[in-house]
Amino acid sequence: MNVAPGLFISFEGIDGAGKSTHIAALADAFKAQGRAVTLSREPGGTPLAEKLRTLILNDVMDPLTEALLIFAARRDHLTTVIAPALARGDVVLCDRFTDATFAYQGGGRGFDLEVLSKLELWAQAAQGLGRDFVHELGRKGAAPAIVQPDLTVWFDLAPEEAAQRLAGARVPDKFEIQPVEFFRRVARGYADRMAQDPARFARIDAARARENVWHAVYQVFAEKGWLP
Ligand SMILES: Nc1ncnc2c1ncn2[C@@H]1O[C@H](COP(=O)(O)OP(=O)(O)OP(=O)(O)O)[C@@H](O)[C@H]1O
Ligand SMILES: Cc1cn([C@H]2C[C@H](O)[C@@H](COP(=O)(O)O)O2)c(=O)[nH]c1=O
Repeated sequence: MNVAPGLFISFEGIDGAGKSTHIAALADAFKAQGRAVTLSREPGGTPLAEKLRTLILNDVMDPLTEALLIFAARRDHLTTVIAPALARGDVVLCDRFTDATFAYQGGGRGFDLEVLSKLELWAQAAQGLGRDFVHELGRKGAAPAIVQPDLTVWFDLAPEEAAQRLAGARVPDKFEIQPVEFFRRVARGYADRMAQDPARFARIDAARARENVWHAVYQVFAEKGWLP
């Protein structure tokens, strides 16, 4: 049995909010404590889910098709990467997870939140993820019916500033070309998700200089006793 239980941490925010900048540094900080780290992202994280990512980020499709592909990619990611890593006792650092679906598809696109909630129940059902994984979940308390991150770090940044940070940085995908108003709705989607489960979230004011954001992020992990 692993000494420390697995930790599942997701990072969220609108495009350009600064998540990726800090995830690699957190991975190093956990490794320095002797923890095994699994770094991943959504949509993606497995060969199948990365193929779906290419479709999701580039092809025009109706909102239900988009939601179904996102949750299909998530189930594959969960069964083949996340659950086995947590069962081994790894720290899983995931660039986006289901809150992004509620924020982008629910908030940004205005897709039916009840349908998303049903898909969440199906795709993230702990049942079927293996005995080792369920045992590992149980070490942290009563095993929940669905898998959710232990902590979600939300990088909150005004859409205008995020757009400025991304300007000219890379070829924009189908989401990144959306107008500022889309990202305002995405941000409201994140705020609504946080209001529904505040204990799971840490909101970071991402408008500050990089080192100040890093300090705030690190502080969250230190306060939980996960980093010194
Ligand atoms: N605090 C900061 N101040 C100014 N620029 C920043 C800050 N943090 C990150 N950046 C820059 O902003 C851009 C976007 O950062 P990053 O790629 O980390 O965002 P992201 O949230 O991962 O975006 P995406 O989800 O779209 O990949 C990068 O060019 C990065 O160097
Ligand atoms: C998980 C997830 C992601 N998206 C969107 C959000 C971003 O625009 C892209 C992913 O790009 P990144 O550079 O890796 O951040 O996909 C979404 O719309 N719904 C989701 O569930």
